[in-house]
Amino acid sequence: MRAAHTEAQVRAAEEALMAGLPPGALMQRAASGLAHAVLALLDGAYGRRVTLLVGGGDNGGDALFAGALLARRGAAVDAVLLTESPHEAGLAALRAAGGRVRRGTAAPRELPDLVVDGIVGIGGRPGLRDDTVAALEAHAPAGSGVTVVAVDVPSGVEVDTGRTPEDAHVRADVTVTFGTHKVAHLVDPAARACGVVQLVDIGLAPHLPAPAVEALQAADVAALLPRPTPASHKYSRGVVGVRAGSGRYPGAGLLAVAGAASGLVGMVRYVGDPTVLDRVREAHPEVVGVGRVQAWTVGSGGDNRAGAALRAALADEVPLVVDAEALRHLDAPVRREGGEPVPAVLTPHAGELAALLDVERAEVEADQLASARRAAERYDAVVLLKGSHSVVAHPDGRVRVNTSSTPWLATAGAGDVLAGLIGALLAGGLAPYDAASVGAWLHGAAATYASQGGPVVATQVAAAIPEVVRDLLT
Ligand SMILES: NC(=O)C1=CN([C@@H]2O[C@H](COP(=O)(O)OP(=O)(O)OC[C@H]3O[C@@H](n4cnc5c(N)ncnc54)[C@H](OP(=O)(O)O)[C@@H]3O)[C@@H](O)[C@H]2O)[C@@H](O)CC1
Ligand SMILES: Nc1ncnc2c1ncn2[C@@H]1O[C@H](COP(=O)(O)OP(=O)(O)O)[C@@H](O)[C@H]1O
Ligand SMILES: [K+]
Repeated sequence: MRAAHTEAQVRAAEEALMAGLPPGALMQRAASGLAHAVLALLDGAYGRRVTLLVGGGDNGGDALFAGALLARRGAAVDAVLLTESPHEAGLAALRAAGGRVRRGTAAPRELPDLVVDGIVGIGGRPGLRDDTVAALEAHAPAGSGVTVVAVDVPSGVEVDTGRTPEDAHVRADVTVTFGTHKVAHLVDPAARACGVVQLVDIGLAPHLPAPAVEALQAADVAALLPRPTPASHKYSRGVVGVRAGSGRYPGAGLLAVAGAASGLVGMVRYVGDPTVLDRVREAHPEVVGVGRVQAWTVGSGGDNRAGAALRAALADEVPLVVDAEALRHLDAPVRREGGEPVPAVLTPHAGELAALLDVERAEVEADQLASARRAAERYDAVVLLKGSHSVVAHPDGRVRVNTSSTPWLATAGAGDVLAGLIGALLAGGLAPYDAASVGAWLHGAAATYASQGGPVVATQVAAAIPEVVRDLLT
């Protein structure tokens, strides 16, 4: 599991760890990890040019000590001070190692190979001052190819929410972070500003509480997957029912079935438009019609009958996935007719979540973590906000973020496949929170596998799911 913590959680853990260490020890660990990451990126130090952008806190201290180490190895290191009060010991170390120090935002005669963003870390307020933006543009102009390495977090993003409320923030190629991931490393749009995130172990782990946000890794998914035993039969493995597709969107029914029919349950039933049923049977001869199910997927590619399909699914005493058109017919909180709670996963994209919350789409896109949490609480259901780092929020406040995907997955019908897949995982016995986060992981991994760095369509994503599961289990 990849764990991400908040600023307050990190500071409390740091205090506990520091109590047993000499002063400055943690910064030395952080700086050494940072310097080694830079050495690996530059493939050495001698003859390489590195510029440090240095703010007034410990984030600047990390950059200065790392710069000292790089200068001792033979790199030409320049520090640009963006503060009146830089970390004193760090500055002295850099000077003693032969590093140069200057102020101001003037462009250098020659661009460096790499810029280290030590402007602010977890203590930073969102946004950057104008002089800082100017210094950044002078040393790493957009499109120049200068590698940007953020220390701990890209300066200017909001660390605990993943928001980027000010347009001015660093866009890093690599972020080197310490002790644990921060929320901004996982949650978009801040996560997109991090580039590749590298974690340096500074001994914080024993002092950290339960994470604020987590991201499943392959081993976690493998441990959660439903799998057959010698005693299994098709009914004991679970049966998923799909009520999706319509005369207008027959393909969505086929794709939801394709996601459900990836072999993770014993049987798939399709209930819906007769013309879609004929095409489903042609494409998936193993799919059957009306009967008992252990979970429903409802709404993908639905028409004006999606409300009736949702009510029919809710009337069954089983968990369900509510997608697309069916989301428009949901009341908050999600309940059966008698008022009983229902184990449910809602799978909106940003526009659909905006409608569920009665806000603008841009608001959801800007504040994905809080929006998903708010919807989960209001609807008393697990909410999966689809996007490049999909957010899975539990009504009790827990959140998982999915990082297995590829931008090639942004393709029509991909969401239908996901809805069917999560329905199958529910039918296989997973709790809604696990079904949603395991489903998102498998779906993203299947897209990555099918894509191999190139284009994919939703049909190929569904077809790749068994291959991904096989890789996980063997
Ligand atoms: N905790 C740990 O486990 C470890 C922490 N470590 C490191 O310490 C970092 C945290 O350091 P920190 O607490 O000194 O805060 P930091 O992020 O440098 O920022 C505060 C300074 O920035 C300023 N400032 C604020 N916003 C600004 C803005 N938008 N634009 C411009 N300036 C702004 C603010 O000054 P102010 O403006 O408030 O006067 C203040 O001077 C952490 O991220 C990691 O790198 C590692 O060494 C070891 C393990
Ligand atoms: N930039 C992106 N990177 C990775 N995955 C993405 C990106 N944009 C969208 N996705 C994924 O693609 C799928 C799109 O689903 P959705 O918007 O419902 O499309 P459709 O309704 O056409 O099926 C979701 O699983 C979403 O998480
Ligand atoms: K930084």
